[in-house]
Amino acid sequence: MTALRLGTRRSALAVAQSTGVAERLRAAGHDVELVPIVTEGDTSNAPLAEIGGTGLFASALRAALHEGRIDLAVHSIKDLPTTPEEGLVIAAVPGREDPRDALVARDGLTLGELPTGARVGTGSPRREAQLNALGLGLEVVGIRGNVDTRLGTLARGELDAVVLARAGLARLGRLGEITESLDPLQMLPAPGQGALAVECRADDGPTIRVVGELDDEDARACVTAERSLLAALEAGCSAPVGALAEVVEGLEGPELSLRAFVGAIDGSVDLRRSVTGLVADAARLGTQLAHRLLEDGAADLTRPPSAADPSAAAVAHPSAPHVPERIQ
Ligand SMILES: NCc1[nH]cc(CCC(=O)O)c1CC(=O)O
Repeated sequence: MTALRLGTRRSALAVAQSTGVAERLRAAGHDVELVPIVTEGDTSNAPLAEIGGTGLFASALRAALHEGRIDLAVHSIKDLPTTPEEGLVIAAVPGREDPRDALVARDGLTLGELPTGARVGTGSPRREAQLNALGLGLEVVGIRGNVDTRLGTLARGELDAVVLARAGLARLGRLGEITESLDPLQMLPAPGQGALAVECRADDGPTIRVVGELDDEDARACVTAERSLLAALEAGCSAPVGALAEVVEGLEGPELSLRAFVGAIDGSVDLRRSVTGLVADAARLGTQLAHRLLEDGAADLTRPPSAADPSAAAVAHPSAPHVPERIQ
């Protein structure tokens, strides 16, 4: 059999992810060749929302798949839009890394030890909203770029701390720099964080079967729940939405527990809700939790004002003063 062509972006994180998947396929006896693909997300430092937002990293890989230049592509699921891509399938969601966010702070400090006014770097509205909701008086500073660039701002003394996905640091062998893995009670990760998607052409049965060997049932169920929540919220890519599903041992066997956060960037609204149910109902649980959040006001927080129905806007703020809310 000819080698499977695995398309990868050139960033250190993408190469680490792709290499990991290639190694697992080789260990199962398959021949795999890495094919470098350049995307606009890798070459521009403009804010993500400006250059196309979610899906930007995926689009060049997807074009290569559609054109038959490659047979499979590895994506960070959190960078994939929730709408399925016509003609392609996610043939595997491999075992997930620890999905938590991680703090890398100067002098080994934890979040609670950072002084008031400490400068914490993140480019993520979700992280910004949750940091602000903690009420620690931290100053959130927008940063972008790859993991190396973001850690560099700390090394150069421009910031006191940065928040990153633990999974990215794990894949780059930099877990040692973490000063605190953030508890999801404080910081819910992005839907899909820490999980990969291996995508193939829908009509390529042989590759789908080979890649399918890497699929992890629990990881797929958790990601399905988190992404169905995100889809049902109809949130834009820059919306402050966190979600984490876990398969836990319930009284009558395994259960899926799903927690979610929707908030205001400035921390003045902090909606947290959760649901548990059957693992087999993952998609439905996500939708159900999204509807509960929407009933409780999430639409105002996640949808860009232009998308809102103006007649709905009139009833969107029934009680005049903006009451800060904190629900655990
Ligand atoms: N937004 C970029 C991105 N996409 C995936 C990861 C890390 C790996 C993952 O979450 O699967 C990162 C870096 C980060 O958020 O710190």
